[in-house]
Amino acid sequence: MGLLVDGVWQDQWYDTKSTGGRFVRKDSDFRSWITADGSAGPTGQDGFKAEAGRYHLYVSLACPWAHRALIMRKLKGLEAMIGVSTVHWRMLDRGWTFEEGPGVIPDSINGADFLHQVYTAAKPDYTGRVTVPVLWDKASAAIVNNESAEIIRMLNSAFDGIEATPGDYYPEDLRPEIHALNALIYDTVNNGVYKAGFATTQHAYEEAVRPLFETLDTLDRRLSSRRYLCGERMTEADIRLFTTLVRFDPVYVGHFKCNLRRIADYPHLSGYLRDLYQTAGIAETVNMHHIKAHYYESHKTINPTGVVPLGPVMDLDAPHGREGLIKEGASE
Ligand SMILES: N[C@@H](CCC(=O)N[C@@H](CS)C(=O)NCC(=O)O)C(=O)O
Repeated sequence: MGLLVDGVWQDQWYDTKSTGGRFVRKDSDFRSWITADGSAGPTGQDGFKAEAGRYHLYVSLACPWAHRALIMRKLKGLEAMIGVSTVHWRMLDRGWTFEEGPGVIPDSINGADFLHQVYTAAKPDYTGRVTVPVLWDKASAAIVNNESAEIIRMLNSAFDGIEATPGDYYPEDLRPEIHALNALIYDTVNNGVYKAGFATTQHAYEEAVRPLFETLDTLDRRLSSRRYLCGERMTEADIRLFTTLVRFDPVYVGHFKCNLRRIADYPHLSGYLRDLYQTAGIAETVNMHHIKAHYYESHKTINPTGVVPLGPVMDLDAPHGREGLIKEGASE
């Protein structure tokens, strides 16, 4: 674990001393957009035109943020248009690497051994964290964007005019609801598990865990009458929640101490997790080996031995029984 300072790699764990033991996530740095016509998007100065074969995604199969991008790429049928490189699951003093291993796809674009070399290829004096996902533009040798929330939104629609699979996961009429869900779920669940796991004081830990389970309780009730978070249509809010839920019982319960309840204990959230997992294309994006081995082998401050637990036994292919919930629920 480390970061780049003026383009030079430095090995450093997250600093929580100055924030009362709290893990505070930094904003992503590259914030431009791919758009249908190449006009600038909502953030960043440059617009990048949607073209088949022009872009490349750097991901980790372990990472819930990168996983969002992989799912959207799959659902929108963009595999042939946007290539992928997959880092090794173990992230230690050199950060993400392309060391050989099952499921690792080397960097065919920049020939990097370490992901930080991709960042310095785009910006030689870059200062900041070296995170996945990274959306790379081969035409200008630039990083378009390294913020998953924005990457999935551009993949949702930018390629629609050049034969992406139809499907809108950010429909206009549901946007206010999607924004509200995203805000709550990002803070208390997606990032909440990290705040709990990386906390270095009891107070900071409890401050993250309580709201996390309050939100899960609320979502479980909500999903008792709705197939998806916004009703009968799957949206980006579901994709964003899914990548945390699928890691919850195998990793966050034990490794991050998010153990008041398991997803398996929630009647509706557990069925919802299986329903999303069984949605065409999604299971292929889930690699449990990368997921478990990454967290347990990489975070030596939390798990110094690097021993990876064998359990839990999970059957994500078991029937979910949610087909009947096709009409929007009347109330929570
Ligand atoms: N806000 C970013 C967060 C990405 C992120 O933090 N990715 C993690 C992996 S799960 C990472 O690469 N961490 C490396 C580091 O922080 O040095 C996003 O959603 O894209």
